[in-house]
Amino acid sequence: MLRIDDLTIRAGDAVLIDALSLTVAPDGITCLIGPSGCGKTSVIKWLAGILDPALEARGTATRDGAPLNAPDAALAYQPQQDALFPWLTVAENAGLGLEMRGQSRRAARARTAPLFAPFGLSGCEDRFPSELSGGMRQRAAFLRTIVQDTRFILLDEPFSALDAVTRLRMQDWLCARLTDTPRGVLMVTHDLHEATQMADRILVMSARPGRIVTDIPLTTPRAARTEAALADTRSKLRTLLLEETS
Ligand SMILES: Nc1ncnc2c1ncn2[C@@H]1O[C@H](COP(=O)(O)OP(=O)(O)OP(=O)(O)O)[C@@H](O)[C@H]1O
Repeated sequence: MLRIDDLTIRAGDAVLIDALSLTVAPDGITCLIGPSGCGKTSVIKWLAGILDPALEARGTATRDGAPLNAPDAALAYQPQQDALFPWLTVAENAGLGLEMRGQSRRAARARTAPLFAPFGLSGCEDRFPSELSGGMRQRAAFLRTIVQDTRFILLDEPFSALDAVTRLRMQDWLCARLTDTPRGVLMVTHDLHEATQMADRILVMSARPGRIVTDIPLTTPRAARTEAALADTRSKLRTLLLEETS
């Protein structure tokens, strides 16, 4: 279990996050949604240990009951968009997270190579990111994140740059990968449809200063999440978000 208690983030006199507490289960998707600017990215960056040092953050984070000192080796962070380095090949990009964790380039290559086929990237190893479609780049970024074998993954709007069809495919694809290999995922999204299709739990943040105002478990199996089955939850979320932005 990943846990944040009483996180407050300030920018000078302005309070961005106000005594926010949340938990992330070790084997499911927890979605964090909220009005634009409420601080979703700041929470996830703080957990990842990359919050702008100009911001003042106070609060505690624990993993399995022990203090979490970010950057924590059990957490992988994937920023908004795919964030691949354009001057590296797809294989070099895919292995970068492992190299940053101390593995040699050769070991990283050996570890990532078998994953190109299941990630739909066979034959792309020596191409550059600019030669791939948006969906392929996103899969390469997921490969780089997931191959690090961390127990927890922090995803900041991972599908926001994709077109609607690729986005739906990638959502299904990621859920399937997480069913194969369960991880604890904290995912920021703006998209109610995405949150209700993918999440095991949705945490709704208030407008700035951000804190958690609602915690909604989604118990319907993903395969049974039809429009009708999700209508009430979506309507409740829409109302909450409209209230927060009014
Ligand atoms: N380095 C910074 N200095 C000052 N204010 C900042 C800084 N970084 C973020 N902010 C402010 O903190 C607030 C929260 O920003 P953050 O990006 O975390 O929100 P968000 O909910 O992820 O936004 P969005 O949904 O639009 O991506 C915003 O009002 C933003 O302007």
